[in-house]
Amino acid sequence: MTVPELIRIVSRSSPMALAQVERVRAALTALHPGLRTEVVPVVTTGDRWMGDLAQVEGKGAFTKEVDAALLAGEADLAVHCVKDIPADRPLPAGTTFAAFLERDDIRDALVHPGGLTLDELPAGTRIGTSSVRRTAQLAASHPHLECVAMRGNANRRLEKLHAGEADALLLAVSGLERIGRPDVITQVLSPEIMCPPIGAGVLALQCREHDTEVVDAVSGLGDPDAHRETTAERMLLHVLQGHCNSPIAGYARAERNGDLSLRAKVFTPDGKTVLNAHEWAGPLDPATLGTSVAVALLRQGARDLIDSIAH
Ligand SMILES: NCc1[nH]cc(CCC(=O)O)c1CC(=O)O
Repeated sequence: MTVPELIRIVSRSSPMALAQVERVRAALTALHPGLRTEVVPVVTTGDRWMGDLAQVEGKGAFTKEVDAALLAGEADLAVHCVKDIPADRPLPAGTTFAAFLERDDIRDALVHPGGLTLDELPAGTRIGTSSVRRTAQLAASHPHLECVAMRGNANRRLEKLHAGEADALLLAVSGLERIGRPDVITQVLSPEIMCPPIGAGVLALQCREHDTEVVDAVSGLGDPDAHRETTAERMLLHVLQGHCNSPIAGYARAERNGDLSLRAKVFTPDGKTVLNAHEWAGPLDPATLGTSVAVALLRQGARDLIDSIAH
């Protein structure tokens, strides 16, 4: 294998995204000691726009400009949160996933400056989140709490919380760890209470398809379990034709005995209807498991729930 001299890494420029890039740079340098890396930060539509994502062509709002830089040859490697990569359409033509990194915590966390847990929050507490997935599940489990729209990267949301725009936040544990703020977590929510999004906690390394030098150089960072779990989850989302504003949650888990399970839920925005499916792969490959669970949800009426949300 010929290792390139330099790999230019493109990413969003939020603190979380830059921390992710530093992790990839460190891992690449450990794997190939002579290799140099450079960071190419870009600002995406999703970073600029603070309104409803559905209004700015929500699909790919956090990935479009990053993928464009990769395809234009301004960078050789893109680092994405899998959670932010659309699954209802193929990856941009000419690009491919070279690796999925070992998975971080998939759970969401409550951030409440007063230190209360979700069950202790008084009626009317304002939870800052614009996520349909979080809003629907909270409406089902804690209907006395109020969700208020809040967007922006995790650091910005913490600032908005302290400025009084909300009383508490729901954020991904992995994201808070990446920005070095796990200290603000008051409660980690189990997946039963707050089912995570597809691709939670997984970073994807994306390359130009024919750039075999770079693909080969970075593929050694891939984690087999993250690959199987992500493949099952993204196929589920693909078959459901879920979009960035979909009330869909789910996660696959590679068990120690080698079997793979996939659980997924589809909600109405008010959380009053919850479709639920859980299957084991057994002899099925991860993508077929994803298809099977998606079909189980479609049989329960998932199409209407997903299509009723503007996108
Ligand atoms: N939508 C922003 C985003 N994209 C990925 C993560 C978390 C990290 C991950 O799951 O990889 C976050 C922040 C959040 O939801 O709190």
